[in-house]
Amino acid sequence: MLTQLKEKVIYPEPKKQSVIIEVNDLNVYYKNNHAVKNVSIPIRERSITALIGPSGCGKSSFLRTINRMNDLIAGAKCQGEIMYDGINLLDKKIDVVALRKEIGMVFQKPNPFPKSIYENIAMPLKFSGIRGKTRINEIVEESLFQAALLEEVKDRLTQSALSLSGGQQQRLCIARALALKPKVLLLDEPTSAIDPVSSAKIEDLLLTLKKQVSLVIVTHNMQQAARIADQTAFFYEGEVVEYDDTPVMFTNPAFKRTEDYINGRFG
Ligand SMILES: Nc1ncnc2c1ncn2[C@@H]1O[C@H](COP(=O)(O)OP(=O)(O)OP(=O)(O)O)[C@@H](O)[C@H]1O
Repeated sequence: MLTQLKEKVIYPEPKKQSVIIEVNDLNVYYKNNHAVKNVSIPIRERSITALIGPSGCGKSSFLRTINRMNDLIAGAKCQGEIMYDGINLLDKKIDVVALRKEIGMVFQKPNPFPKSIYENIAMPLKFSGIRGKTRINEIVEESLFQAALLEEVKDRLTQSALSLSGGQQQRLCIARALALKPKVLLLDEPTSAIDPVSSAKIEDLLLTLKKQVSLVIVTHNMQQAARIADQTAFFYEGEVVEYDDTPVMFTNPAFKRTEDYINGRFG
C-alpha cells in the first residue's frame, strides 16, 4: 500500500540550496528486521532537514547510517548509496574516524565526558591531532561561543561538565561537535530530554548554525519541525512517505497519512 503511494511522490528538485548528501535507495536491516526501506532523499546544504514519524519507523537508524554509527551495532547491515563529496559513505574503505569529524552527531541524552568543561572540547581536539595550547584555547572559546554557551561558562571552564544543567550539557555537546569543524551535524532528538527554555535556546542556536553547517534533526515535536526545518521527511514503517519543503508539508501535505501524523491523529 505505502509502496504504491510512494511511487506517486515526486521529490522536489533542489531549489535554493545545493545538495550536500544524496541518499539513494538506502536499506537498513537488523538481522531480519528491515528497519529502513528504499529511502532516497537529498540533504540540502546549509539547511535544516527534519526527520519525523512515529516511534520505531527508522528515523534514528537512517540518521546513524549517515556517519556509520550503525557499524557499532552487531547484526546491523546497510545497503544503498549515501553520496557525499563524490564518495559513497557506505564504502567499507572509508575512514570512519575522519568521516565522523566531518559529519558529527549529537544524541538525545546529553553525554559530556566526566571531565572539565574545557577538556570536553580540548580532548577531542588533541585526539584529532591539533597541537598548541593557544590554538586549542582559541578553538574551545570559538566553539563555546558558536554554541551560545561561552557567556554562561567562561568563568568556570575548569569545573566538571557534569555540574552544568541538562540544557547547558547539550549545548556543550554541540560545542564539542562544532570544534571539529563538521560540514554536517546529525541531531537525534536533541531537545527531548531538556526543559522548554533550554530547548528554545537550542532551536535558536540551530537556526544560527545552519548558516555554516548542514543539519539533520530527528524530532517528535511537530512544532519544532515546523519552526526550524527547511525540509521535512515523514517516515512511516521504514519508508519515506513524503519529503518536501516544511511549509508545504505542514500546510498542504500530499498524503492523508502525513496529515494525520502532523495533526496528532496517531503517533
Ligand atoms: N540497535 C538496534 N538493534 C536492533 N534493532 C534496532 C536497533 N535500533 C533500532 N532497531 C529497530 O529498528 C527499527 C527502527 O528503529 P529506530 O530507532 O530507527 O526508529 P525511530 O523512528 O528512530 O524510533 P524512535 O522515534 O522511537 O526513536 C525498530 O524496529 C527498532 O526496534
